Amino acid sequence: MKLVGLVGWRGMVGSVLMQRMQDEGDFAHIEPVFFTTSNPGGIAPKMAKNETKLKSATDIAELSKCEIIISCQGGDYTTEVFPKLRAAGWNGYWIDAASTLRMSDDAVIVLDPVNLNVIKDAMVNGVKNFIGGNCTVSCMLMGLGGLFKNDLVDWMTSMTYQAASGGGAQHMRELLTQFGTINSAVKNLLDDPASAILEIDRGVLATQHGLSAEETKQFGVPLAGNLIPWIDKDLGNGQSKEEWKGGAETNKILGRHNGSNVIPVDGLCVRIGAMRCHSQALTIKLKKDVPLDEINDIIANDNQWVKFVPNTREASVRDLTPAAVTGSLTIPVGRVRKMSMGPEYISAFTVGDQLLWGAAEPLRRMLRIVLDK
Ligand SMILES: NC(=O)C1=CN([C@@H]2O[C@H](COP(=O)(O)OP(=O)(O)OC[C@H]3O[C@@H](n4cnc5c(N)ncnc54)[C@H](OP(=O)(O)O)[C@@H]3O)[C@@H](O)[C@H]2O)C=CC1
Ligand SMILES: N[C@@H](CC(=O)OP(=O)(O)O)C(=O)O
Repeated sequence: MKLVGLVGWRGMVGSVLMQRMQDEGDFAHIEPVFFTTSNPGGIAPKMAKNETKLKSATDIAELSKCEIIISCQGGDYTTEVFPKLRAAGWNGYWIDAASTLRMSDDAVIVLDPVNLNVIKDAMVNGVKNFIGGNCTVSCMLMGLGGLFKNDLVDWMTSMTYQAASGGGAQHMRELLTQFGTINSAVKNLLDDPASAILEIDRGVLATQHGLSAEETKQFGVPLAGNLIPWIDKDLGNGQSKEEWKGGAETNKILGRHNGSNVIPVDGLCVRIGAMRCHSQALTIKLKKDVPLDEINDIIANDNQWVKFVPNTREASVRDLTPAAVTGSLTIPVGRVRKMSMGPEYISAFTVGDQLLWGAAEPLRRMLRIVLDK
């Protein structure tokens, strides 16, 4: 059995990955070795077999014994350890959730229901670095992949509604703390059916403006009852790094990043007060006028996880929400209709659990692809 090193297994993404690996019986096919940056010598989790102690995640010699390493530890860890491992002559498979290596020429962004051909070609050509994509991009392509595979997309805009979890566990906690503080501030008024709504509203606003530095440490401003129209770094050209990833990573996943066949994908990325599902409203300019029924079929039949949601009020409010999707691998796509700009313009709305298809699941599936090769 192949020795598989697991780094970052107890973090938020890592925990979701461990759960999925257990659910799918992946541990039956590997000899896991658990690494840590904080607790070498500690007890490994129950999935450990022969190696029951945690090893240091910076011990290059120990890491080098593994044929495959999966890291959910973060970009700083990858930046520090990955070059040392390769410099030491390690030639194993590196499977990583962090964005650090995504755009490297010797790395493939993995999303096998969309780009298995790109992954397989790369493996034949000796590529050993397989990196999970940006969560927003992966969730979008899981939903709309069919239109890209049929070469129907001329360009696309993606307007996102991204959950707190995209920032990490502390961001999710901060959102809930803010909701609690705001609720407490107006609870007496809320409990009184005769109170004036505008008085409650004033109380909410005053509380949002008065949140302490501790209560806004992660997001910098209130997110509860609010939104934040900027995610990740400022690239200095008006675009955020999250928005740049939409175009760059989509094309790289599709194997289109090298030439004139790049599909323009751009939009505005917005943080909202959802917990762990990213949603996005898409405007797609098709290369030709395709009947709506055909478009619906192409989307619905692309992969087993897409759930086509009829464009009705009832189905949309029931199935196309973060609360409906959280914890599931299903990617609903709905609100598909022709727009008033012309017959080639369609709208769509999709939701995805950003810790599953957005982070852990593509890594888990890449492990199985390497094991099955
Ligand atoms: N958050 C997200 O939505 C997404 C994240 N990613 C990427 O995945 C990587 C990891 O992200 P994420 O899982 O959010 O990071 P976390 O902060 O949850 O975990 C990272 C590491 O922090 C250490 N740690 C310290 N204190 C704790 C604690 N109380 N509980 C658990 N772990 C703790 C652990 O390392 P140790 O055991 O060594 O101490 C853990 O492996 C990042 O590169 C990120 O870019 C990718 C897609 C989405
Ligand atoms: N940037 C994403 C989360 C994330 O981790 O993205 P990436 O894997 O591209 O760094 C968000 O904030 O929602």
